[in-house]
Amino acid sequence: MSTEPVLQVRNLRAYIGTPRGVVRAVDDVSLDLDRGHALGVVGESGSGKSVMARAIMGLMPGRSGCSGQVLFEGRDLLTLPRKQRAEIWGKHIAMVFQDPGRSLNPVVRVERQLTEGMRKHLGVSRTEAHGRALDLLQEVGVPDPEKRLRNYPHELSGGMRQRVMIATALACRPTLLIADEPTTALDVTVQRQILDLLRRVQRSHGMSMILISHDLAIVAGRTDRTAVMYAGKLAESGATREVFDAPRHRYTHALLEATPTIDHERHAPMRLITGSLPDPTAPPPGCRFAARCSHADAACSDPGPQMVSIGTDHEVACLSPVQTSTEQITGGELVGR
Ligand SMILES: Nc1ncnc2c1ncn2[C@@H]1O[C@H](COP(=O)(O)OP(=O)(O)OP(=O)(O)O)[C@@H](O)[C@H]1O
Repeated sequence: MSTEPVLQVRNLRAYIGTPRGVVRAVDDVSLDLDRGHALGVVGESGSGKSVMARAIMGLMPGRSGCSGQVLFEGRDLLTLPRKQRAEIWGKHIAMVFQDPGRSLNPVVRVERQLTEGMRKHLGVSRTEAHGRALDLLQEVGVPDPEKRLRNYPHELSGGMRQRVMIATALACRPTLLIADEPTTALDVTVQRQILDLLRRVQRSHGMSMILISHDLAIVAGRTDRTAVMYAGKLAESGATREVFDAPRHRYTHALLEATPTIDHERHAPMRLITGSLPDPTAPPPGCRFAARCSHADAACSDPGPQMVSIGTDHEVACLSPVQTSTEQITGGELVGR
């Protein structure tokens, strides 16, 4: 099996034309996702996470412009002919949204929603598709699957609909699953069950996954790597444990301090990040977090930081990164600065 990352995003820009100007929703983002790995994408509301997911899927609205590369198994989804892209979306890349209403058709029974993709993309018979649909519902924890197959979406609870949506996304055994705030509409207990289910199936299917959330607690423990977005740019990325245990970007650090659900002595007491995201139609030059950062100086805006390696499997775009305890003791130099 190839060791090349399953997804390589290179200098991705997604700009959206609006009456008040061009929103630079995603601005020069590069990242890799390895085969069989889960990547968490976190950041405040409005930081560009969903637009990035939509740009990767080729689901951007008409007036927006995307540039850069989105290499899925080596093929650039931004330039691939429409027919080939459609084949990849249905079969190899699937998406789970916050709201099952966006991907489940209210007037179509669960069985047809689950089997349509399999029959179209995998060419399986009606009987085989029925058997697979039963297995899938069982796998995602839907009780009495034979009965549920005959239901319409509105006859199921919110949690069950979300499970059916996950089963539908898994139906063609995709290589990559993109889950955008998949549990926001659900109560906390069901949220946890669905998130744990996603991580379990991601591992058991050997699938790659992008899990998007504004809540760091959701991606902690359920992803291998984490990328932190701020105002359309990546602030930091690395192994999830490292990003959470030793955040280096001032924004990541502040986000962790503002996240009460992560039980971490070092980050207590909880503090709010004052200020707000910059205007996305006219972002400041250099570091976009500078106006809210107590460590910022003139160099942060002129020309500002690039993503640099700051340790094994850890990158940060900050000119004044949080020091690790070893650096504080030895006065250690940062790699790449
Ligand atoms: N269809 C659209 N038209 C105009 N602007 C948009 C559109 N979709 C997103 N934006 C803008 O793009 C920027 C990034 O939005 P995006 O939805 O990606 O943020 P997010 O990090 O996913 O936030 P949330 O967690 O609230 O979904 C924001 O400034 C948003 O207002």
